[in-house]
Amino acid sequence: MLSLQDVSVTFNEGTSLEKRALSHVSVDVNDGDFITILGSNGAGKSTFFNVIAGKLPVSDGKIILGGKDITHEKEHVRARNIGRLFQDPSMGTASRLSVEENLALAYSRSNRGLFSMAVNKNERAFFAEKLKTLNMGLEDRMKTPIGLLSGGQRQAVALMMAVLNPPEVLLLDEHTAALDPNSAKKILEITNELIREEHITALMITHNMKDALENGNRLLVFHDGQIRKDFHSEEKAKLKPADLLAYYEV
Ligand SMILES: Nc1ncnc2c1ncn2[C@@H]1O[C@H](COP(=O)(O)OP(=O)(O)OP(=O)(O)O)[C@@H](O)[C@H]1O
Repeated sequence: MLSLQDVSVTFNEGTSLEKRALSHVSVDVNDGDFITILGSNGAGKSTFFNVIAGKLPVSDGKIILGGKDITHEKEHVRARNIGRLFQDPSMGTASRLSVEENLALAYSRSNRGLFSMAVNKNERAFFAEKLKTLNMGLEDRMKTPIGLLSGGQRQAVALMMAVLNPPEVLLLDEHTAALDPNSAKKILEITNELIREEHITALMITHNMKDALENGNRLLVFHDGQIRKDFHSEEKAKLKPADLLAYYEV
Protein backbone atom coordinates (compact mmCIF):
# COMPACT_ATOMS: atom_id res chain seq x y z
CA MET A 1 0.00 0.00 0.00
CA LEU A 2 2.94 2.37 0.60
CA SER A 3 5.56 1.95 -2.03
CA LEU A 4 8.84 3.77 -2.60
CA GLN A 5 10.20 3.20 -6.07
CA ASP A 6 13.84 3.94 -6.75
CA VAL A 7 13.86 6.97 -4.46
CA SER A 8 17.02 9.05 -4.17
CA VAL A 9 17.66 12.26 -2.23
CA THR A 10 20.74 14.36 -2.80
CA PHE A 11 21.47 17.45 -0.73
CA ASN A 12 23.46 20.38 -2.14
CA GLU A 13 23.62 18.78 -5.57
CA GLY A 14 26.47 19.96 -7.79
CA THR A 15 28.37 21.63 -4.93
CA SER A 16 31.35 20.51 -2.89
CA LEU A 17 28.87 19.74 -0.08
CA GLU A 18 26.90 17.28 -2.20
CA LYS A 19 25.52 14.43 -0.11
CA ARG A 20 23.41 11.54 -1.32
CA ALA A 21 21.25 10.78 1.74
CA LEU A 22 19.09 8.16 -0.01
CA SER A 23 20.28 6.14 -2.95
CA HIS A 24 17.80 4.17 -5.13
CA VAL A 25 15.62 3.06 -2.23
CA SER A 26 12.76 0.75 -3.20
CA VAL A 27 10.45 -0.85 -0.68
CA ASP A 28 6.84 -2.06 -0.54
CA VAL A 29 5.18 -1.61 2.84
CA ASN A 30 2.19 -3.95 3.16
CA ASP A 31 -1.07 -3.06 4.91
CA GLY A 32 -0.74 -3.92 8.58
CA ASP A 33 3.07 -4.10 8.56
CA PHE A 34 4.80 -2.84 11.69
CA ILE A 35 8.34 -2.24 10.49
CA THR A 36 11.18 -1.38 12.84
CA ILE A 37 14.13 0.51 11.36
CA LEU A 38 17.75 0.43 12.49
CA GLY A 39 20.88 2.03 11.07
CA SER A 40 23.91 4.00 12.18
CA ASN A 41 23.94 7.81 12.42
CA GLY A 42 23.61 9.40 9.02
CA ALA A 43 22.35 6.19 7.36
CA GLY A 44 19.32 8.00 5.90
CA LYS A 45 16.52 6.92 8.24
CA SER A 46 15.12 10.39 8.96
CA THR A 47 15.45 11.35 5.30
CA PHE A 48 13.42 8.24 4.47
CA PHE A 49 10.65 9.44 6.83
CA ASN A 50 10.95 13.02 5.55
CA VAL A 51 10.28 12.01 1.94
CA ILE A 52 7.36 9.77 2.95
CA ALA A 53 5.82 12.63 4.98
CA GLY A 54 6.52 15.16 2.23
CA LYS A 55 8.83 17.29 4.34
CA LEU A 56 11.56 16.80 1.76
CA PRO A 57 11.22 16.45 -2.02
CA VAL A 58 12.75 13.41 -3.71
CA SER A 59 15.55 14.03 -6.21
CA ASP A 60 14.43 10.94 -8.11
CA GLY A 61 11.86 8.19 -7.84
CA LYS A 62 8.22 7.83 -6.87
CA ILE A 63 6.13 7.43 -3.73
CA ILE A 64 2.79 5.65 -4.03
CA LEU A 65 0.22 5.47 -1.22
CA GLY A 66 -2.94 3.41 -1.64
CA GLY A 67 -2.42 3.27 -5.41
CA LYS A 68 -2.04 7.07 -5.70
CA ASP A 69 1.17 8.79 -6.72
CA ILE A 70 1.88 11.23 -3.85
CA THR A 71 5.46 12.07 -4.87
CA HIS A 72 4.61 15.73 -5.37
CA GLU A 73 1.79 16.07 -2.85
CA LYS A 74 2.33 18.75 -0.18
CA GLU A 75 3.18 17.78 3.41
CA HIS A 76 -0.06 19.14 4.92
CA VAL A 77 -2.15 17.18 2.41
CA ARG A 78 -0.26 13.95 3.12
CA ALA A 79 -0.68 14.58 6.87
CA ARG A 80 -4.32 13.47 6.57
CA ASN A 81 -3.12 9.96 5.75
CA ILE A 82 0.32 9.92 7.31
CA GLY A 83 0.81 10.50 11.04
CA ARG A 84 4.20 11.19 12.60
CA LEU A 85 5.65 11.17 16.10
CA PHE A 86 9.04 12.57 17.01
CA GLN A 87 11.63 11.97 19.72
CA ASP A 88 10.64 15.22 21.40
CA PRO A 89 6.96 15.00 22.42
CA SER A 90 6.71 18.80 22.26
CA MET A 91 7.15 18.59 18.45
CA GLY A 92 3.63 17.36 17.91
CA THR A 93 1.79 19.19 20.68
CA ALA A 94 1.09 22.82 21.66
CA SER A 95 2.48 23.37 25.22
CA ARG A 96 0.12 26.10 26.34
CA LEU A 97 -3.03 24.41 25.17
CA SER A 98 -4.77 21.91 27.42
CA VAL A 99 -4.80 18.17 26.79
CA GLU A 100 -8.37 18.37 25.41
CA GLU A 101 -7.58 21.38 23.20
CA ASN A 102 -4.61 19.52 21.72
CA LEU A 103 -6.82 16.50 21.06
CA ALA A 104 -9.50 18.75 19.52
CA LEU A 105 -6.91 20.32 17.22
CA ALA A 106 -5.71 16.93 16.02
CA TYR A 107 -9.27 15.67 15.65
CA SER A 108 -10.52 18.65 13.67
CA ARG A 109 -7.48 18.72 11.41
CA SER A 110 -7.75 15.07 10.46
CA ASN A 111 -11.56 15.23 10.16
CA ARG A 112 -12.10 18.37 8.19
CA GLY A 113 -8.64 19.63 7.31
CA LEU A 114 -9.38 22.69 9.45
CA PHE A 115 -7.81 23.63 12.76
CA SER A 116 -10.12 24.16 15.71
CA MET A 117 -9.41 23.81 19.40
CA ALA A 118 -13.03 24.30 20.45
CA VAL A 119 -14.23 21.24 22.38
CA ASN A 120 -17.90 20.29 22.47
CA LYS A 121 -19.51 17.96 25.02
CA ASN A 122 -19.55 14.92 22.75
CA GLU A 123 -15.92 15.38 21.82
CA ARG A 124 -14.94 15.81 25.48
CA ALA A 125 -16.62 12.49 26.34
CA PHE A 126 -15.00 10.83 23.32
CA PHE A 127 -11.53 12.12 24.26
CA ALA A 128 -11.99 11.06 27.92
CA GLU A 129 -12.96 7.57 26.76
CA LYS A 130 -9.86 7.35 24.57
CA LEU A 131 -7.54 8.67 27.31
CA LYS A 132 -8.95 6.14 29.79
CA THR A 133 -7.63 3.32 27.61
CA LEU A 134 -4.08 4.57 28.28
CA ASN A 135 -4.43 3.81 32.02
CA MET A 136 -2.42 6.89 32.96
CA GLY A 137 -5.17 8.91 34.64
CA LEU A 138 -5.01 11.49 31.83
CA GLU A 139 -8.80 11.56 31.54
CA ASP A 140 -8.73 13.52 34.84
CA ARG A 141 -6.21 16.05 33.50
CA MET A 142 -7.93 17.15 30.34
CA LYS A 143 -7.88 20.84 31.33
CA THR A 144 -4.15 20.77 32.20
CA PRO A 145 -1.83 22.62 29.79
CA ILE A 146 0.00 19.82 28.02
CA GLY A 147 3.38 21.47 28.73
CA LEU A 148 2.91 20.64 32.42
CA LEU A 149 2.72 16.89 31.81
CA SER A 150 5.74 14.58 32.03
CA GLY A 151 7.48 13.59 28.79
CA GLY A 152 5.89 10.13 28.91
CA GLN A 153 2.38 11.49 29.55
CA ARG A 154 2.84 14.02 26.79
CA GLN A 155 4.06 11.42 24.32
CA ALA A 156 1.05 9.24 25.21
CA VAL A 157 -1.27 12.15 24.34
CA ALA A 158 0.73 12.84 21.15
CA LEU A 159 0.28 9.19 20.19
CA MET A 160 -3.44 9.40 20.87
CA MET A 161 -3.60 12.59 18.77
CA ALA A 162 -1.89 10.80 15.88
CA VAL A 163 -4.41 7.94 15.86
CA LEU A 164 -7.70 9.71 16.78
CA ASN A 165 -8.57 9.34 13.14
CA PRO A 166 -6.34 6.40 12.31
CA PRO A 167 -3.85 7.35 9.58
CA GLU A 168 -3.00 4.94 6.77
CA VAL A 169 0.63 5.07 7.85
CA LEU A 170 2.17 6.05 11.18
CA LEU A 171 5.82 7.15 11.27
CA LEU A 172 7.46 6.79 14.68
CA ASP A 173 10.74 8.67 14.68
CA GLU A 174 12.61 7.45 17.80
CA HIS A 175 9.48 8.36 19.75
CA THR A 176 10.63 6.69 22.98
CA ALA A 177 14.30 7.75 22.87
CA ALA A 178 13.92 10.80 25.14
CA LEU A 179 11.92 8.99 27.83
CA ASP A 180 13.05 7.23 31.02
CA PRO A 181 13.09 3.40 30.72
CA ASN A 182 9.71 2.87 32.41
CA SER A 183 7.95 5.55 30.37
CA ALA A 184 9.59 4.27 27.18
CA LYS A 185 8.32 0.76 27.95
CA LYS A 186 4.82 2.04 28.64
CA ILE A 187 4.72 4.13 25.45
CA LEU A 188 5.89 1.14 23.41
CA GLU A 189 3.15 -1.01 24.95
CA ILE A 190 0.55 1.64 24.11
CA THR A 191 2.00 1.95 20.60
CA ASN A 192 1.60 -1.79 20.02
CA GLU A 193 -1.97 -1.79 21.37
CA LEU A 194 -3.07 1.17 19.26
CA ILE A 195 -1.45 -0.20 16.12
CA ARG A 196 -3.17 -3.55 16.66
CA GLU A 197 -6.59 -2.18 17.61
CA GLU A 198 -6.75 0.43 14.86
CA HIS A 199 -5.05 -1.80 12.24
CA ILE A 200 -2.47 0.88 11.51
CA THR A 201 0.52 0.33 9.25
CA ALA A 202 3.53 1.64 11.15
CA LEU A 203 7.25 2.25 10.74
CA MET A 204 9.45 2.91 13.77
CA ILE A 205 13.01 4.23 13.75
CA THR A 206 14.99 3.24 16.83
CA HIS A 207 18.59 2.96 17.97
CA ASN A 208 17.56 0.32 20.47
CA MET A 209 18.24 -3.13 18.96
CA LYS A 210 16.14 -4.88 21.58
CA ASP A 211 13.12 -2.71 20.74
CA ALA A 212 13.72 -3.27 17.02
CA LEU A 213 13.82 -7.03 17.53
CA GLU A 214 10.95 -7.32 20.00
CA ASN A 215 8.45 -5.16 18.13
CA GLY A 216 6.90 -5.41 14.70
CA ASN A 217 6.82 -8.07 11.99
CA ARG A 218 9.59 -6.71 9.78
CA LEU A 219 12.94 -4.99 10.24
CA LEU A 220 14.85 -2.76 7.84
CA VAL A 221 18.52 -1.96 8.33
CA PHE A 222 19.67 1.24 6.65
CA HIS A 223 23.27 1.83 5.71
CA ASP A 224 24.79 4.62 3.68
CA GLY A 225 21.50 5.79 2.16
CA GLN A 226 20.31 2.31 1.23
CA ILE A 227 18.22 -0.47 2.71
CA ARG A 228 20.95 -2.95 3.47
CA LYS A 229 18.65 -5.69 4.73
CA ASP A 230 14.89 -6.32 4.92
CA PHE A 231 14.09 -9.06 7.46
CA HIS A 232 10.59 -10.51 7.21
CA SER A 233 8.61 -12.23 9.97
CA GLU A 234 10.23 -15.65 10.47
CA GLU A 235 13.72 -14.44 9.68
CA LYS A 236 13.22 -11.50 12.03
CA ALA A 237 11.92 -13.70 14.83
CA LYS A 238 15.17 -15.73 14.79
CA LEU A 239 17.47 -12.67 14.83
CA LYS A 240 19.83 -11.88 17.72
CA PRO A 241 21.50 -8.49 18.36
CA ALA A 242 24.88 -9.97 17.37
CA ASP A 243 23.50 -10.96 13.95
CA LEU A 244 22.56 -7.36 13.31
CA LEU A 245 25.94 -5.84 14.07
CA ALA A 246 27.35 -7.17 10.80
CA TYR A 247 24.90 -5.01 8.85
CA TYR A 248 26.17 -1.82 10.48
CA GLU A 249 29.66 -2.40 9.11
CA VAL A 250 30.76 -1.04 5.76
N1 LIG B 1 19.24 19.25 5.14
C1 LIG B 1 20.38 18.58 4.93
N2 LIG B 1 21.40 19.14 4.24
C2 LIG B 1 22.53 18.44 3.97
N3 LIG B 1 22.77 17.17 4.39
C3 LIG B 1 21.79 16.57 5.10
C4 LIG B 1 20.56 17.23 5.41
N4 LIG B 1 19.78 16.37 6.13
C5 LIG B 1 20.49 15.23 6.25
N5 LIG B 1 21.71 15.36 5.65
C6 LIG B 1 22.74 14.32 5.55
O1 LIG B 1 22.16 13.17 4.96
C7 LIG B 1 22.63 11.98 5.58
C8 LIG B 1 21.45 11.19 6.12
O2 LIG B 1 20.90 11.89 7.24
P1 LIG B 1 19.67 11.34 8.08
O3 LIG B 1 19.31 12.40 9.05
O4 LIG B 1 18.61 10.86 7.17
O5 LIG B 1 20.33 10.09 8.83
P2 LIG B 1 19.75 9.22 10.04
O6 LIG B 1 19.93 7.79 9.65
O7 LIG B 1 18.38 9.66 10.39
O8 LIG B 1 20.77 9.58 11.20
P3 LIG B 1 20.55 9.69 12.80
O9 LIG B 1 20.47 8.29 13.31
O10 LIG B 1 21.81 10.37 13.24
O11 LIG B 1 19.32 10.50 13.05
C9 LIG B 1 23.62 12.43 6.64
O12 LIG B 1 24.93 12.36 6.10
C10 LIG B 1 23.22 13.86 6.92
O13 LIG B 1 24.32 14.62 7.36
